[in-house]
Amino acid sequence: MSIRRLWSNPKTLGDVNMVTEELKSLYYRRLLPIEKYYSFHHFHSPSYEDADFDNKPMVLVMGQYSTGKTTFIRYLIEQDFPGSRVGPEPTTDCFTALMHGEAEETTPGNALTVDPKRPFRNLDTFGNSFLNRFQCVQLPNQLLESISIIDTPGILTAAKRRLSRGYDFPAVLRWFAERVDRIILLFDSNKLEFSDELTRAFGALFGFEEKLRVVLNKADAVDSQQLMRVYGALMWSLGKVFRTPEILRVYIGSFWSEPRQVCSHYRLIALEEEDLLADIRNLPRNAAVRKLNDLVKRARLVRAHAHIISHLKQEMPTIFCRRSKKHELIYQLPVIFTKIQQQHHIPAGDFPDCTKMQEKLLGQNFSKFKPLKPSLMASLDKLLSSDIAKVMPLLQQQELRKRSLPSVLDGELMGTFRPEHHRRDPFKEPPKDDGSGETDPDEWAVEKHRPKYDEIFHNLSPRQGKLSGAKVKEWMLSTLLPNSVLAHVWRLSDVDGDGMLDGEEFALAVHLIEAKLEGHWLPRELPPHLVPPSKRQSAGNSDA
Ligand SMILES: Nc1ncnc2c1ncn2[C@@H]1O[C@H](COP(=O)(O)OP(=O)(O)OP(=O)(O)O)[C@@H](O)[C@H]1O
Ligand SMILES: [Ca+2]
Repeated sequence: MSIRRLWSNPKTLGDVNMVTEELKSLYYRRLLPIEKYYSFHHFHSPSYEDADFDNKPMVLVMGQYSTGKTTFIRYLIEQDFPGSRVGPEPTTDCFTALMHGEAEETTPGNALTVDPKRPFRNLDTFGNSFLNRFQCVQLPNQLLESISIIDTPGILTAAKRRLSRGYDFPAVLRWFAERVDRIILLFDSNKLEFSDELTRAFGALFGFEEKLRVVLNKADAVDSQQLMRVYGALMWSLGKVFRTPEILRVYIGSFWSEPRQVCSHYRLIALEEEDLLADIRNLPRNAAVRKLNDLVKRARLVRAHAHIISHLKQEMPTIFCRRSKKHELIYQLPVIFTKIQQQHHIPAGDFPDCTKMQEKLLGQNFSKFKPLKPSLMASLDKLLSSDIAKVMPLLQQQELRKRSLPSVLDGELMGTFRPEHHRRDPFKEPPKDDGSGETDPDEWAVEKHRPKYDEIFHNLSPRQGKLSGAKVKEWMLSTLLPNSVLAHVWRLSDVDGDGMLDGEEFALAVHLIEAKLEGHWLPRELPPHLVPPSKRQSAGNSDA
């Protein structure tokens, strides 16, 4: 049975749903009424909807312009996508949600906000100038079957930015940061800059640091000394911006499917890359925990918010001097925050950003605010103290059960679902020696360059007409292509899955590598015309 079948097994999906259904019901029953009562949505973030709980894990890719965001996504999904442009100047000016779909289809932002099945409904609060810069691209892609990816416009330096974006860019980022499972923040090793807009964008990530993975990209383009220097500078700058810089994980890499440049930290790059891919691979497994965490975080903010609003209400005079009192209260907000924290034993970390709250309060009519409603607050306390605790066993059961499942993306990032191939992958473990099978050439796309390929094959001294996985791997690595691409080539060319390549299979491998180096994307499955003639019967492809 394929890994894909295992994953979509209704029983395992049922477990996932049990936790999400419970979280959903807790949100609608306990939290949403309080959010509405204290106008939480005006101040902080729109309400959650079904789709926010049901959607697949999402990865948000962000960073300065030209740091390689779009290239990174292409590398992950191993294909190009409609509307993606890559280049040295700012190229992406849109938020693009990449999701799985049977047919390729692009949906503009305005249409997305009216689709209840998509998790983007309440993005309409950011206005038309944002919606015109937002789209969803659906693709048949195996990685996208398990996760969705959001490409974002590059963050500009002041010099590059002639026009303002026309929408609240940091607020949009925050909306996504709140809902995604992973935030990948890219930096370019060649030019590390911290622009104003970048620093402001970081503000959007406060409170979500644990979702953040920082990538120092294009690390093969600099020498080790410069890499050290850039790494140090990056850590220092991040430390100034984030309150908890020690939990930030910075990966050094060069995330594209092109050959790497030779450098003394080449091996480090390969290791770091595998770490990050493993992290992304685990997202579906951790999605329920993430949703639970975010719900708790939101509930705590709602509690602080309810106390703030009701306190302001209480302080307002009923008839006279309302205007001046309002301004006085706004001015004193930091003091009020401290007071509430002490009075109600609420940690300071649960409170919103004070300056932002002051700005938001300016436009509000305080006399319309609601007083503290004990029944609502009791319900909220119940949510935080006992309801959430009751979800934990469900979650643990689910975790236990899932541990016996193969990691859903195993091999997916590598381009295949066939576990028997995965096992023999020379990039994972060296295969055993074994030999059988003969060649029978026919009309074949690879045939015309056969002499050149055969020469390489014989120079690698095959045994009984075959090359072992280890030998092929060694040769392949000399192309400097990333391991994930080479693993993909290996799987396509070891047609009979015996962990070795015969002359034909090897020729096919070289052919695929050449195509890759010429800038083509590798096919997911081997098309019939590329199947070596001697393998056609056994593979069930008898057409030429
Ligand atoms: N790992 C890498 N090594 C070297 N060059 C790279 C790497 N990744 C991307 N590039 C190059 O960097 C440039 C910018 O890439 P890309 O357009 O993907 O960046 P981006 O962050 O999406 O940019 P924008 O913010 O403009 O959308 C391109 O010329 C691309 O070929
Ligand atoms: Ca881009």
